[in-house]
Order: sequence, then C-alpha cells, then structure tokens
Amino acid sequence: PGWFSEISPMWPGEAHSLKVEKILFQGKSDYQDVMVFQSATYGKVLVLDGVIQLTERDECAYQEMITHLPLCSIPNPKKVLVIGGGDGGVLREVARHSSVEHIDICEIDKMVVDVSHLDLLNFTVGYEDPRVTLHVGDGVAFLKAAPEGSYDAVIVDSSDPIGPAQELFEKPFFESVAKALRPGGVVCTQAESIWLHMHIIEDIVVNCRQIFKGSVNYAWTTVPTYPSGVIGFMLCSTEGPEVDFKNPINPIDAIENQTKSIGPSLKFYNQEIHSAAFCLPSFAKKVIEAK
Ligand SMILES: NCCCN[C@H]1CC[C@H](NCCCN)CC1
Repeated sequence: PGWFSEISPMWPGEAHSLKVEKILFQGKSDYQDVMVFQSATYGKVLVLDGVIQLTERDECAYQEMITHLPLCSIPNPKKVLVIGGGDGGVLREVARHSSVEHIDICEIDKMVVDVSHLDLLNFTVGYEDPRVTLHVGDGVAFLKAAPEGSYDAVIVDSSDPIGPAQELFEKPFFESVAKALRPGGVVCTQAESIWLHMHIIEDIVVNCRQIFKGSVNYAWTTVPTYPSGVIGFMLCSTEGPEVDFKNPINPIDAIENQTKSIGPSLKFYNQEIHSAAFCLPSFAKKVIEAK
C-alpha cells in the first residue's frame, strides 16, 4: 500500500523508493527500528532505522562479494569471523567454502537474527550449518576479547556509520581486527559508496594503511537498491604470507562444485568479476591509491 522511500542525512538530497505490497514485520529493538516488507518488484526487503539493508532480488551482489572477495584470496580459510550480518546472508556464503571449519558470527541486535529466523527472509540456511556459533553482542568487545591470531578471515558486514555500527568504522576497531587475524589473514569490511562517501573512504584507507601491513585494497560492486547503486569493500591483509586480492588463488568454481549442499548456487560472483571489482574510476583511484 504505497511507497517506501529511503531518506537519510547520509545521502542528502536523494532518495530511492520501492513500491510496498505488504508490511511483514515492524519492531523496535534496543538498538534500532526493524522492518521487513514485501516489495512489488524486489522481493522481501529488510530495513533498519529507515535504511535498506537488503532485498531478496539484489542481496546476492553484496553478500557474495563481501564473502568471496576475501575467502577466495587465501588458500585455505579455516576459521572465519563475521561481525554484523545478523540477517544470515553472509553466513550462507561463507558456508559454501568446505575448507572452513568454524564460523563465529557476532551480531549486536537479536531482533535482526530473529527476523531472519522467522524465515521472512529465508536466509536461515546459514545458521543451520553446524560450523556456526552465534554470539549476540557488540563486535568491538568480541574482537577485543579474541585471542591474537584467532582467525584466517574477518568479514565486517555492518550497517552505516550512523547508529549501532559507528564504532566499526573507527581506528581502534581496525586495530583489534588486525590483532585477531593470523599473519597473512584477511579482513573485508563494508566500505560505503565512492559516489557518496569519498571522505569516509579516505579516512578508512588512511587508518587501514597504518594498521594492515600486508596489502590494502578497495573493491566495489553494484547493488541497485543501495543509494548511488554501488557499495564498496576494504580488503586488507596482515603482515605475513603475501595476499594478492586481485588474482584469487582459491577459485570459486572449485567452491561451486562444493556448494551442492548449500542453497541456491552463486548468482553474482565469479573469478572475472572478482578481479574487475578492484578497477576504480579515476576520481576514486586518485584518493584511494594515493594514500
Ligand atoms: N547483510 C547485509 C547488510 C548490509 N550492509 C549495509 C546496509 C546499509 C547500506 N547502506 C548504503 C549506504 C550507501 N553507501 C550499506 C550496506
């Protein structure tokens, strides 16, 4: 009945709208407003504090890229930590990697986990995997408590810097990620849009270059229902065995064959788009590669 418009001070003067067929869930958690609605043309949509988190139609572009860009860049990911990602989409993607033996996920808002379990978003396949341990709590505290060198990969599937995820964009958090990663371990974080947030990205790149002594790269993908239609990721590795993010050594087709057991096959990610994701327009390249 009507339209949902995503209006936010984070993207002033513009708004993306989706035609609403039915509101499926509305709640207020300790951290944010949570809503799920059935849209006319993008399937079910998850909204937190008025910001679109994912839609059934295009979530593959975000979940597959944020997961396989890091995990296909190292030979044998075994222990993976997901910060955020309570909707379960990233878990579904991590579970495709048969080399992975244990997945910790730390989501601050239980209501987001409950909503995904309500099967409103049918992403529950990720939570059913026996390798998954769910921790409901603050990712900053979780990482501070993590023993040094615990993980091969950390995926920071956060919302935006206004609200509960604000600390996940700050230097102390990146330092705790670096400590929790093994030498040559990798982190992939949600890193905003080059059209909207070049200044946020610039600050993140400066911090990452100081903290991650392996390589620091920015990659991006297209998500029609995110403002400006694109979203980026910081891909960083700690000092140790060299990681070349631009030439994935853990090819997805090998993963592809393993994925018979996990839900639908990949809709977006492939080796070519992995490498292409690191190609940047000049206005972004100038800022990101100069730092
Ligand atoms: N597992 C899906 C979580 C989605 N993460 C974020 C949701 C909010 C979205 N705002 C877009 C801001 C414009 N760059 C960024 C990704």
